[in-house]
This record gives sequence, structure tokens and C-alpha cells, in this order.
Amino acid sequence: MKQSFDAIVVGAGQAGPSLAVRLATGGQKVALVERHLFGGTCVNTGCTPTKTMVASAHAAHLARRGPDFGFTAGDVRVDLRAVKARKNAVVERSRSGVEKWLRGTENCTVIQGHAAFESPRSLRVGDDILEADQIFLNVGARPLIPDMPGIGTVPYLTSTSILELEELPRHLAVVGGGYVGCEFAQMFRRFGSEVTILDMHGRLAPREDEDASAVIHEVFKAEGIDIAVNATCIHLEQSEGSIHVGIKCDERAPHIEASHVLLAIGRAPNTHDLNLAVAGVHTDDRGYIPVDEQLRTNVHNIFALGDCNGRAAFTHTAYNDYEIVADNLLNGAARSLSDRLPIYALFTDPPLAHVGLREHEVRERGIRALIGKRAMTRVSRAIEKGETFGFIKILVDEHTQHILGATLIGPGADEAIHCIATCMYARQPASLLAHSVHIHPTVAELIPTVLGELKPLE
Ligand SMILES: Cc1cc2nc3c(=O)[nH]c(=O)nc-3n(C[C@H](O)[C@H](O)[C@H](O)COP(=O)(O)OP(=O)(O)OC[C@H]3O[C@@H](n4cnc5c(N)ncnc54)[C@H](O)[C@@H]3O)c2cc1C
Ligand SMILES: NC(=O)c1ccc[n+]([C@@H]2O[C@H](COP(=O)([O-])OP(=O)(O)OC[C@H]3O[C@@H](n4cnc5c(N)ncnc54)[C@H](O)[C@@H]3O)[C@@H](O)[C@H]2O)c1
Repeated sequence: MKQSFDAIVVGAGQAGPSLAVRLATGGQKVALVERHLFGGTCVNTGCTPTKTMVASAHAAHLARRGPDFGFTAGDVRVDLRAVKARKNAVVERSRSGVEKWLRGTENCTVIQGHAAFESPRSLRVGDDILEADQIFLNVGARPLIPDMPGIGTVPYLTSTSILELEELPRHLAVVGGGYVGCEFAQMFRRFGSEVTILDMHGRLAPREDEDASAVIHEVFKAEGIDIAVNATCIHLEQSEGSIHVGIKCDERAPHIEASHVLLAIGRAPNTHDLNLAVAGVHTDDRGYIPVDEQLRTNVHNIFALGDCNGRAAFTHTAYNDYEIVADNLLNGAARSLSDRLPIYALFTDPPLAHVGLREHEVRERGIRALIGKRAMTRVSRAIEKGETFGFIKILVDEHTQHILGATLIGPGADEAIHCIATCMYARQPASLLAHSVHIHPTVAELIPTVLGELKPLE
């Protein structure tokens, strides 16, 4: 059957639902197509389940640290089935909320199935052809499976399937020390598994500054996580009762025996099965859809939002893509992608939060800068909480006096970063923040102090 709409949104992830509802409430006839779970990765297999499980892991960790705080909780054991049930309840509530919201929106037709292009203005979903003048792709990404020796011969976990485990792995080998790898490694160690994390780079979280990676390394080591960096030639082999993970690296024994292997080496965009060629939409060599500042693809009536456009892969960036598109199309705004500051958190404990440029990027760009840094061992709130790993680091442009970027690792870093981001968005000099009064005792109260102690970046 052929159906005509003003707009078609493909994917009910982090940009699609808000966009579909905004267009529909603005009077447009909208189709939203989703082939799997409402809420996409973030709600079902990404942020929501992992942060719910990180909370369980944190509680278990604190209980084990009881003697540090003056109590004993006895032998702390984690029931992964109960952790999973708690996670599922949170996820299901969020997923059904998205679905109900979409189905309850006037002018919005929800269609379940896989969409693929038939032409630049039409998509096929099963036997139906949907036509519209504007098409918005919010198709997300999936775990990347590396072509490493032995990959087809052993069972492996991804960030999706690991969420379904009900028994604790005896020994979890985590391949990849980025966001997914670090968050799951610490979580499963705190649940009680033996954990080895392997990365081909020389350090964990290799995109961060070296001092940030060093803190994560220190925290993981203190919790008994085995770390194998420079693991350039990982290969897998089934051996009796375990998976033999071969590692070619100079610094340690050449293999480990794991019970489970988690692959966490990155993600690939879901653009391979959209039949983009018939619509004339270009992709880059990794499958991402290049977009302009307003999120338009090379085909004027087709937009790409969220992970599939390769312009960051976070829920807040996907949502911001929606805001840019909706404000420009419906409110006559002139918002663009470059208005957005890079900002994110790695939800290890303590969390790492970052905004703007990193120190190594400031150095590479040859910007004359000032730097302020304070260890969490010199932050009252961190000392009081008994969580003194990490630091506050802020870089300021020597000429404009504007903040270039900041990295915080420590308790509450994922919240405290926002006052720095707000100062940057307001395009105000660092002195605005340096002279502001923050609440005592908080981690954020040291941000003005750090800005009062700036020194030239050597
Ligand atoms: C383990 C993990 C933890 C994460 N934690 C965080 C975090 O703490 N904070 C953060 O900001 N980000 C986090 N992320 C990243 C975040 O989940 C993604 O950046 C975000 O979900 C991207 O949203 P999206 O809308 O682009 O795509 P998605 O949420 O992936 O949604 C895409 C949707 O499109 C549907 N779809 C795809 N192709 C088609 C088709 N052809 N037809 C119909 N439907 C289709 C899919 O089924 C899916 O529902 C995490 C990711 C992972 C994997
Ligand atoms: N807290 C968050 O916001 C959060 C959490 C999870 C995921 N995410 C999103 O999901 C994306 C994917 O996360 P990810 O951790 O899978 O990817 P990533 O790119 O962050 O990290 C991948 C890691 O794997 C390593 N690696 C790559 N190939 C390898 C190989 N063959 N052998 C050994 N190591 C190898 C890399 O050096 C890197 O450290 C992130 O970029 C992020 O946008 C965000």
C-alpha cells in the first residue's frame, strides 16, 4: 500500500521521537518507522541499562568499603539475576514511555518494520511504500565485530548481549579500553568477576589526555582489574572450559584464559541496509552519512541525525541534532552543529567529564594557554567522601581569557563540568567563573580556586 506523509522519521532513538512529535504537533502528517525497540540504543542497550547496572556495582563497592567508613556489611555477593531484573524494570519503563508518547501523538503514525529507500522521496517498509517530501534518518549504530583471528570459533559478548547474562563470568576479558570497555570492566569487577581489559593502544581511554588515562589505570589497578595495553595482536581460541585470549605485547604474559570475552572496540553505523544508493545519499568509508551544519545530507530533503552522521555518538548530541533541525525548520532559527561544544562523561567511578579542548589538543594547535590543575586529594568534599582519585584541570586562552576546555575526574565530575560548559556557552571570560561563589563543600567550589591559580602552559 502507498501512503503519503509530510515527513518520515526512520528510527525511534534519541532524535527521532522528539522530532516526530514536534513536527506532528506543528500540524505535519508524520510517519515514524522503528524496526526494533522504542528508545533505541540509549534506552534499551546503552545509557539506561549500563548506568542502572553501574549504580548496582557502585553500591556493592561501597558496601565492601564499609570498614573505611566505620561499618561492616559482611561478605558482599552480587546476584546478577537481581541486578538484571532491576535494570530491566528501569529500561521497560523508559521504553514503554517512548512508545506510548509516540502512539498518543495526533498526526503521528507509528509503523513497525525495517525501512529502506525506494527513491529519494520514498521508503519501503514490508509491503508498504511511504512517501514524503522530507525524510529524517535516525538509525543509530551497532557494536563493531573485529576481524580478529579466531573470532568465528568462540562465543563472544557485545555491549548488548552482556546485559542478558544471569551468571557472573568467572573471568571476563574485555577487548577495548574505551567507553564501553572501561564501564563494563569496572562494573563486572565490582560484581565479583575477575577482569582483564585489553587495548591495542598504550593506555586506557587513549583519546583522553595522558594524566586522565593514568587516573583510570590507577583506579582499575586498585580494584584488581588486570590491564594489558599495547595488545596489538589479540587472537581467540576455544580451549577446554575457557577461551584462550592470545595477546602479543611486550609487557606481560602472552595469553590469558577467560570464561567470557566482551568485544568493545567501537561501533558501526546502521546505514548498510538502508539502500542509500537509490536515494543518492553518500556515506564515508566507514559508513557514516556526512551532513552539513544543519544536518542535511548531500540530498537536500534527507537529513541524518544522531550516531549515523558520525558527528559524535552520544545521546545528548543526538538530541541536540533534533533541536537544531526542529528549530531551523519550524522556528526559522539559524542553529548549527558548530554551536555545540564537545562534552561527555565516561561513567567509571569516579566519572571522567570533559568539555571543549583537551590539553594535548591545545598543545597540538599551538594555542598560548594558561592551565590550572588541582588533585582531588586537595578537594575537601572528595576527602570527606573518601574518594580522592582524580583532578580538576582547566585550560584558558591566554589572549582572550576564555576557557578552552576542562577535564574533571572525581566524585560529581559529571555534574560539576556543566558550570564550566555554561561559562563557555555564554562566551564569558574565565574571571566570571573565578569570581562566582559556589556552595561549600562541593567539588565544584574548587573550580573558581583552580581558575585563580592559572599558570602558563609550558
Ligand atoms: C553500552 C553503551 C552505553 C552508552 N552509554 C552512554 C551514556 O552514558 N551517555 C551517552 O550520552 N551515550 C551513551 N551511549 C551512546 C548512546 O546510546 C548513543 O549515542 C545514542 O543512543 C544514539 O542515538 P541515535 O538516536 O543516534 O541511535 P539509536 O539510539 O541507536 O536509535 C536508532 C534506532 O533506529 C532503528 N533503526 C535502525 N535502522 C532502521 C531501519 N532501517 N528501519 C527502521 N528502524 C531502524 C533502531 O532499531 C534504533 O531503535 C552508550 C552506548 C552504548 C552502546
Ligand atoms: N559514557 C558514554 O557516554 C558512553 C558509554 C558507552 C559508549 N558510548 C559511545 O559508544 C561509542 C563506542 O564505544 P566503544 O567503547 O565501543 O568504542 P571506543 O572507540 O570508545 O573505544 C574502543 C577502544 O577499543 C580499542 N580497540 C579498537 N580496536 C581494537 C583491537 N582490534 N584490539 C584491541 N583494542 C582495540 C581502541 O584503542 C579503543 O580504546 C563511543 O564512542 C561513545 O560515543 C558512550
